[in-house]
Amino acid sequence: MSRKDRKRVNPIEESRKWSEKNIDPPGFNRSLFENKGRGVRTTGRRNAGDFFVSVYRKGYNNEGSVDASEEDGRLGRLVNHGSKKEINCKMKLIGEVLCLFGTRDIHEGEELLYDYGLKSYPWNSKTNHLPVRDHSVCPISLLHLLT
Ligand SMILES: C[S@@+](CC[C@H](N)C(=O)[O-])C[C@H]1O[C@@H](n2cnc3c(N)ncnc32)[C@H](O)[C@@H]1O
Repeated sequence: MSRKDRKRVNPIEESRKWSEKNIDPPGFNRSLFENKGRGVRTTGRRNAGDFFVSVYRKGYNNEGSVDASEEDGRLGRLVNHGSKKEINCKMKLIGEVLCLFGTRDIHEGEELLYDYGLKSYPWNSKTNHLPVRDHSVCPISLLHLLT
C-alpha cells in the first residue's frame, strides 16, 4: 500500500490505545545527547499532528507542574526541553494522560523536543554548574495545557 493510500489513524485514538496498553509505541528510540543526557529520536518520518509518546500519568502539584525526574522506564520521561524555535511536539492532556503530538513534519532520527513551559531552567542558569544527572527535580509546567 502506498503512503497516499494508507488511511490516517486518528492521533487521539492512537494516544488512547497506547496509553491503555501502558507501553511505548514503535518508531522511537532513546539516544544520548551532549549536555542533555538521554533523549528520544524517531526511527522514521512523522507528520504534524501525529501521536508520539505518553509522558506522565499523574502527580500534578498545586502550581500545575509535574516532577518528571522519577525513572519510569518509558520513553516519554526522556524527552528533553526545546526552545520555541526547536520544538517539534506539544503536550496535551488526553483523559488523565499527558501525550506528545507532532507540531510539524519531522525527519528520521530527529530528536523529539517540547517546551516544558517554564521561564527558566537549572541547566540554562549561568550560576548553576551541576552535571545533568544531579538535577534532582525536573518540573514540567502544565499551565499551558489549560489555555
Ligand atoms: C524529563 S528529563 C529528560 C531526560 C534526561 N535527559 C535524562 O537523561 O534523564 C529532564 C532533564 O533532562 C535534562 N534536560 C532536558 N532538556 C534539556 C536541555 N534542553 N538542555 C540541557 N538539559 C536538558 C535536564 O537535566 C532535566 O532535568
